[in-house]
Amino acid sequence: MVVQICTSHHPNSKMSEIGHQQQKVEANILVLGAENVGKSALTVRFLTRRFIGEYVGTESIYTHNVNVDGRETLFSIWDSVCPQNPNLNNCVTEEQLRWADGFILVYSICDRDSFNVVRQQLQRIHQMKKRHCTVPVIIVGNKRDLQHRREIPSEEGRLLAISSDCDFFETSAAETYHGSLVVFHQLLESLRESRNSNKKNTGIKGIVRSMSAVFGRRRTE
Ligand SMILES: Nc1nc2c(ncn2[C@@H]2O[C@H](COP(=O)(O)OP(=O)(O)OP(=O)(O)O)[C@@H](O)[C@H]2O)c(=O)[nH]1
Repeated sequence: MVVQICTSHHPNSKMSEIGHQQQKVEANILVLGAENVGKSALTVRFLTRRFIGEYVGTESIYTHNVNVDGRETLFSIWDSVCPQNPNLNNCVTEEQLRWADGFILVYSICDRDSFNVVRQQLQRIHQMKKRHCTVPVIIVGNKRDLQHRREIPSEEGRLLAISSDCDFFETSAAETYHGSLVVFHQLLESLRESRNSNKKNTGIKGIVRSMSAVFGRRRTE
């Protein structure tokens, strides 16, 4: 396993050929969310299987080579830092949006404000990403071990995810490794699906498909 902090951002990643048969999968994943929700804890859990109680609150990009379902996969994970007063214009930067192939939006189940930050970040992602591209997003309610301090019912998180066409998980980075593993692997799976469907929708076939969608719809109006 390679875990390393990069000093520069990766260029836009996609898929690269290794040999004739297998493709190496590359995934740029941006971890977003308010301060103190466990973004670093979740990321470091996935990378090292460990929970380290305190993290330096700096922005980092980690690279992680791992075999997933028999395919070599290079994760680049950008553990972001939320601005002090997040608003729709600064909660996700254009650089981040350009860089990322997929997003993990983390809130703490004990912090209503952090849930509102996730809403804003979600809105910003949907606003900025091109409409014809499907971008995988996972919403994560972290700190599930702190049930007695819960402010966001699971249903509310799930509802936000359903209404935004995202996946949803609740985790406790403090308690288990498995939760973080499932989150990152699910995002990878969604990324593969969205790349396949984006590929199908480009080129001449995509144009024909879009035109028939438009004209088909008109005929029924
Ligand atoms: N009880 C509990 N505490 C957690 C969990 N995840 C993280 N923490 C704690 O929450 C605090 C913040 O965790 P971080 O991972 O630094 O959160 P962050 O979102 O990266 O914070 P910033 O770097 O400030 O943006 C730390 O004290 C962690 O030990 C969890 O699942 N349960």
